[in-house]
Amino acid sequence: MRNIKIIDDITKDGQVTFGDGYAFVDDTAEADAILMRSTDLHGYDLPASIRAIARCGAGVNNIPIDDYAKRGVVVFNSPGANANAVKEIVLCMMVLSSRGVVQSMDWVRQNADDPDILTHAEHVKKAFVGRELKGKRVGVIGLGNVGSKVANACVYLGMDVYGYDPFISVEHAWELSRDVQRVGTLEDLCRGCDYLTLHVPSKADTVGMIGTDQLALLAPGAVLINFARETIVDEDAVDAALHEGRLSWFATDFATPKTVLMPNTFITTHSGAGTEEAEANCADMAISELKDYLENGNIAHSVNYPSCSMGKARAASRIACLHANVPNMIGQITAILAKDNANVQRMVNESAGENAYTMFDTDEHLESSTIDALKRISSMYRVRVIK
Ligand SMILES: NC(=O)c1ccc[n+]([C@@H]2O[C@H](COP(=O)([O-])OP(=O)(O)OC[C@H]3O[C@@H](n4cnc5c(N)ncnc54)[C@H](O)[C@@H]3O)[C@@H](O)[C@H]2O)c1
Ligand SMILES: O=C(O)[C@H](O)COP(=O)(O)O
Repeated sequence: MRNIKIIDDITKDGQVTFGDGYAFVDDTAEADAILMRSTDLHGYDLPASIRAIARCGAGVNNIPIDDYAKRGVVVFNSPGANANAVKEIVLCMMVLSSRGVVQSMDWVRQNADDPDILTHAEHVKKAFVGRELKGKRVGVIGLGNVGSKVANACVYLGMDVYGYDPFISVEHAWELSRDVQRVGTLEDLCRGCDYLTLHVPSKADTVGMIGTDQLALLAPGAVLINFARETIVDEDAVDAALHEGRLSWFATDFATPKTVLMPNTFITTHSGAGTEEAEANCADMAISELKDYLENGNIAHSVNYPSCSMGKARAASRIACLHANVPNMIGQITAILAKDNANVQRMVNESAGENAYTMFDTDEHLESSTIDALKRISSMYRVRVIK
């Protein structure tokens, strides 16, 4: 039996199914793996029993992934599984900030007891006249799973679309409409934009990337949309731009002590991924990642270890070694196996940044002394006997 600790509400109805051979536990110290969403794990006392964490969602700035890698804990996310949900709410924010929809609805509610409301609505409607998205310039920062979908949707809406992503993946470059014009600098992207929408992860080079200088380049009365992370924008600069009218609206998914006091804001409750479909997609992807890792040692969509697959564990034994990406690890591993006279059927070694993963199948079970010797290799973070 493998034990799973669930942190956060994974789905609205609470349904999470792993199938036979799995149990849910309350005590994390009894768990093999964690399934979670946005809880901040920095400072969390992670028990040694935990071998893997799957984050249902994209952003992993709430998880100390480098530290966990060095403790032999593989962290997964679910790339793209909630991207459509975010795309739709971003488009919604573009419309809301352009058409006076909310203000017009507010007026109707406030005048609900007016028997002549139909006539009076005709008189007042000019106050809610807005502008169309078609033909307007939109800048999209980050052209990954969400940003590429937003950019393409804006093309279909007839907007003049510009994108900035120095690290765009080949896969997302292929997905991007040829009508999305890619620019090489953040400044060129911001210049003259009527709408600016942010779709980058929160990390050292993106924290505060939208500040006074970038906002000054936007078209007068531009709209800023932040459904990425609160850290990406300099909130004081946004506040000043709103007060001075340089920004007409700020739509954000992050209710912070500062954003809630700003004028002309649409603020949601970190609800970008809040659809039944996105929750189900994220849970399905995260659960299958965890199961394949726990049962077979295979890694897909990890944010701190390389992808690696040897299919189902069918040989007598399968061992996975999580270690630093340094020279002579394979040499040391095979030397120890040779001492045990172990016959390796298949071996795979993959690396990603500072971390590496070596997995092998053997014809017979290894002696426990052999496993202990593997664990004693310097720079070895964890050795798993999967089978
Ligand atoms: N509000 C929500 O509910 C919600 C939902 C999903 C994602 N998000 C946030 O949005 C972010 C993006 O999500 P995604 O699924 O598109 O992730 P993703 O990893 O698919 O895409 C991120 C893109 O940002 C690019 N990028 C990285 N650093 C950059 C930089 N300095 N300048 C420009 N581009 C840069 C990457 O190359 C990548 O293409 C997530 O990390 C998360 O923080 C929020
Ligand atoms: O990074 C993400 O995927 C989003 O911010 C969604 O977070 P949530 O799963 O906590 O809603």
